[in-house]
Amino acid sequence: MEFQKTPGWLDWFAVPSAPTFKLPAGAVDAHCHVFGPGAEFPYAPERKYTPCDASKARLYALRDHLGFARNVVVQATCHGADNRAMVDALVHSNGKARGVATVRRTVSDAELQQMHAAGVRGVRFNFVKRLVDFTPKDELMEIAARIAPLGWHVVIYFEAVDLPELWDFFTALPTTIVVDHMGRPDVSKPVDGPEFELFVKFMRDYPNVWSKVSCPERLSLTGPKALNGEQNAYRDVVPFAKRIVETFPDRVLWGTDWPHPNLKDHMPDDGLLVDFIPHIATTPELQQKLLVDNPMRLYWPEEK
Ligand SMILES: O=C(O)c1cc(C(=O)O)oc(=O)c1
Repeated sequence: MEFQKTPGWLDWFAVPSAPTFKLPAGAVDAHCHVFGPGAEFPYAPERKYTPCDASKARLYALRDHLGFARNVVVQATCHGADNRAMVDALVHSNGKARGVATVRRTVSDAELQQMHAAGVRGVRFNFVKRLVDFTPKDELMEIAARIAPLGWHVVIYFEAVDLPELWDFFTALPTTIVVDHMGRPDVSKPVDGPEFELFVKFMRDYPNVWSKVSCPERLSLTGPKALNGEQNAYRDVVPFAKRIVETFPDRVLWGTDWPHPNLKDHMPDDGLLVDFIPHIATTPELQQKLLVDNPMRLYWPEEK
């Protein structure tokens, strides 16, 4: 099948630099995606965007280039609840990738078991309106109850303004919860203002809540962009991510978000994105937890 990319689509950065920051041994890129290829794994009819292809081979080449040891491949919304591309990436990773799926309530127990065997360890619930149609909360709660006995967790993606209305649902979930991209704070607001304080309270009051401190390239309003050797990219995001890393050092994850779906302004150099990490995790101890110990505990607990 032939797919036409969404107009204005930005493809991933073809020649990422080698990072200056040396990742600790065993570092995990805990948030990245594969797209298709569409000819092999068609994009879902209900998708809100049509991406460029971004294959598992490209993802694993980037892993090696940047110095990561492993990946967590998160189901992208352009594939809906058809997890074949993501699962195919896992089963061809030599055990170096685990995954997060999207499922409907119609998923069978046998399908969940097959995904578990392939390396899936979580499901993703998405509340970002430009990415997905609404799924009723009772369906999501039913799914959460079904995946909990497998030891899986729930990944949630939402925007900061929506946290108050989603609070009761999130805090009723029976599993570990992992928030994508810090719940998308508006970084033009103060880091100690009411909106981000609510997110900090969410993590403080609920010890089962983790956060990915990823996607400065999405959240930044002032840049500078991670391009052309820039070592001080996305400065306005640093106070937010640094606060979460330092307050909850044992419940944070980091990922590239490659191939960076839906960026409109620029496509970052992934090597320079890695160079952002020591600005938010400023000591070797914090870096070890963020990049190795925490993702290993969540995704490869049998190896700890
Ligand atoms: O902000 C986004 O556009 C975005 C989209 C997706 C997806 O389509 O799955 O995943 C992400 O992590 C971020």
